[in-house]
Parts: sequence; structure tokens; C-alpha cells
Amino acid sequence: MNPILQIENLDKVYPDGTVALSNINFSVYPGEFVVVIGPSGAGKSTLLRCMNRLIEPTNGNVIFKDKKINQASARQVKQIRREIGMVFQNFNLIDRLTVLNNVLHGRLGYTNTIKGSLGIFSKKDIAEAEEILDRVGLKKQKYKRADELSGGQMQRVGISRALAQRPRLILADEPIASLDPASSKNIMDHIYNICTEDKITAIVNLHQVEVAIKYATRIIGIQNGEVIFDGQPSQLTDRIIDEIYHNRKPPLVHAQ
Ligand SMILES: Nc1ncnc2c1ncn2[C@@H]1O[C@H](COP(=O)(O)OP(=O)(O)OP(=O)(O)O)[C@@H](O)[C@H]1O
Repeated sequence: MNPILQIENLDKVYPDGTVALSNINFSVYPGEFVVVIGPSGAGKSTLLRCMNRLIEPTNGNVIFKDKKINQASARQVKQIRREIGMVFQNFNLIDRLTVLNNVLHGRLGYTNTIKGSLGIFSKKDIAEAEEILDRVGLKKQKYKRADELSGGQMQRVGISRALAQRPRLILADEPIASLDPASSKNIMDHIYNICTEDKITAIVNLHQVEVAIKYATRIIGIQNGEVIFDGQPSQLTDRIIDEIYHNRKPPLVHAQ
């Protein structure tokens, strides 16, 4: 089976000299549910955002379905991003828009720019958005403003917007970090069940090791911008968890 995503020799050095990622290499295969763990500042967000070029890598390649995102033109990046849904810690919804319109924003990559900016979507897109909202239990809330929802409901809208893209890959950056335990379980269940049912590959950044072990088919542990574990949840021993979280060195900063 060909990988859906390949990360080759990936480095990210921020303009202030902080080395956030250092020589990252791995491939992700269709159907995997990969969870990336690591302490605060390890580089998890930077890694996920390099995957769809929200952050520009310094060196190396990010290859999605045989296309090098890092070398793609702006137009090609837009096309590639259609198939990569993103779920954010803080939901990134447009507060003043309805739930339904937020979900329809997931169709923008496929919509004529003028129509999209005017909020004009096809009947088919609207029906599909409603179907997705039904799936996450939010159909009755479709005309509510996004800012009238609870955190857990907002994240279900975030997931729905990603699904409206009809993605092949979902990147979720700390999707439960702002939620209470009950909502966190609900959100992880939705992400896991939908990705499994729809055969969507997922890469999820999480702080909570026990949640990672529960859902992941594979765990990648990073520390100081380097992969120090890549294996199955059953291989993640207490010693390795301790290494990932406690043997922390200060972040490497290039001399300027
Ligand atoms: N824009 C930036 N400019 C400079 N340094 C940055 C920038 N963004 C992140 N960093 C640094 O890069 C390193 C990795 O940060 P990143 O946010 O990727 O880590 P993380 O594992 O996602 O952390 P958290 O779990 O706290 O979100 C950290 O040392 C961080 O301070």
C-alpha cells in the first residue's frame, strides 16, 4: 500500500532561531489513526501545520498522495488542502455565522470564489452539510449562531466543517484541549468513529497519553522537535512515556 503522507527530513527553524523540528521522517498509510504526543513545546503543532503548509518548513519534504506540498504553487496548495481537513483546539469558527454556514465553509475550496464569498452554496452542498450535522447530533442547531454553542458543540461543528471538504486526511491539533472530560470523550469518539467508517486517515495531536492509547492505531512521541518513539500503543512502556515527558532538555536555539 502506498503511503498517503510522507514526511522526509523535515526541519523547522523559526525566524528567532528556535529549532522546532529536526530531521523528522515517517510515512502514514491509509486508514491509520496516528496520535502525536509530547510535552508542551515539543513541536506537535508545528509538525501538524507543516503537513498542510500552514507553516512553511525550513527543509525537507511533505508529500501528500505523491505531491510535494512544500514545492506546490499557491493554486496547487489550495487543491491539495481540499483533501486535508483540519480540526483546531479553539475550533476556529466564525462566531456571527450559523452552524450550517460554518460547515459550508468546508466547501469553499470547491466553490467559485465569488459565490463562496457571498455565501451561495448549491442545494447538494447544503443537503450534505445537513447530513453531516445530523451525524454529529447537531441538525437541530443548524440555524443557531456558532457563538451560542457549548465548547463540545463548537468542536462538533469544527469536525463537520472538516468533513464537508470530503477529506482523505484529517489533521486535528489538540482537539480536546479546551473541553471538559465528557465532551472530550464525545469528540474523540466522533473523530475516531467517523474516520473509521469513512476510511479517512487521521493524525491527531494530544496531550493526554491515556486518550492516545485508547484511540490510536499508532503513536508518535516527540520531544524537542525529534521523533523519539514511533510504534503501537501496546509498545509505549512507562519508561518510554517517562522519556518523552520528563527527560526534557531546553529547546535548541541556533546561535544567531
Ligand atoms: N512563531 C514562532 N516563533 C518562534 N518560536 C515558535 C513559534 N511557534 C512555536 N515556536 C516554538 O517552537 C517550539 C515548538 O512549538 P509547538 O507549538 O510546535 O509545540 P507543541 O508541542 O505543539 O506545544 P503545545 O503542546 O504547548 O501546543 C516551541 O519551543 C515554541 O516555543
